[in-house]
Amino acid sequence: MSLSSQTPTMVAVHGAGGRMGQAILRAAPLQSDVRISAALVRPGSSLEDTPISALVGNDVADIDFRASLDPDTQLDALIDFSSPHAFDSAIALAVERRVAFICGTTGLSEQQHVTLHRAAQHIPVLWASNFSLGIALMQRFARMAAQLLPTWDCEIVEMHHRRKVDAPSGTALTLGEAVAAGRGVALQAAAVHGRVGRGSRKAGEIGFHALRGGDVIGEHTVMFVSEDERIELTHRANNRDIFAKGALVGAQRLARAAPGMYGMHDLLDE
Ligand SMILES: NC(=O)C1=CN([C@@H]2O[C@H](COP(=O)(O)OP(=O)(O)OC[C@H]3O[C@@H](n4cnc5c(N)ncnc54)[C@H](OP(=O)(O)O)[C@@H]3O)[C@@H](O)[C@H]2O)C=CC1
Ligand SMILES: O=C(O)C1=N[C@H](C(=O)O)C[C@H](O)C1
Repeated sequence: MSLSSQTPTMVAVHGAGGRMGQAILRAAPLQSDVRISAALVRPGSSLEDTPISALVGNDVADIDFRASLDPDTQLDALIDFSSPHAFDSAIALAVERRVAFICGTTGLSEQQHVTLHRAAQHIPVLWASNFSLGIALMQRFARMAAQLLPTWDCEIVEMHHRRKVDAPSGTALTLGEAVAAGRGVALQAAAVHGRVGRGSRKAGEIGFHALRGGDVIGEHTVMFVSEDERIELTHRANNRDIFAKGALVGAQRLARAAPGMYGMHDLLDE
């Protein structure tokens, strides 16, 4: 996922004060050809009008957190890692400024996914539940295993930090989509969330289980289980830099792309 271009890509970060926002502000100076031109926080946030260096250290862009985008700010791409409540205004801003929208926010509604596709008629849009290289590859492995092992039971287990709001994780659902695609079924028809009160397991179910605790960054396991053996595909994120780097590469790649809906595969396939 490396890339070099002539002029730097100017990027605004929406949700800049959060865990992922801070990871992006820290990762940007290490990424060639990217500049952070705006760091957007919730209106009323205590971070508003304070220098980003005060929160994330000195080696970052010399700008302040802002609650709105200055019309004169140079911009090629907007990266959003915020919340479903803040998503609508973020995508509206990207459409208004006619810049690429790179979004990692999970827990979006069906209507918000429709909004992403509508926006893609006007601007380049990349939404991914997980910006790591490992999960992009794991999707392919999960799809292949599901195709090769159609009768094996599939359960997806994820664990995250105690502050995560949505469950199951966006990544677990994406992995479930990969399994469902491998089996040629609709995820909605096969998905079972938890087992309380459900009785014995039915053939073809794709089970989801969410664990929350401490500061776990993100762990996902897709299990394929037969009477005699079990295959487990596991991914563990050791830090948030892997997501931040993926999003920044996405911003670089999409900044000069045609309008349309893009995915992680567009970052992997050179
Ligand atoms: N796709 C991927 O690879 C990844 C996706 N995620 C997803 O990204 C999202 C954010 O995760 P994380 O950083 O851990 O969460 P945080 O809660 O740490 O950060 C979210 C930030 O968004 C801010 N925010 C809320 N409303 C607005 C607004 N109107 N304008 C600007 N900022 C706003 C919050 O501010 P305040 O606290 O003041 O309300 C907060 O700082 C989640 O949906 C998570 O699941 C996370 C990691 C990787
Ligand atoms: O909220 C998080 O932290 C994460 N969210 C994403 C998800 O919902 O899948 C990606 C990653 O696992 C971290």
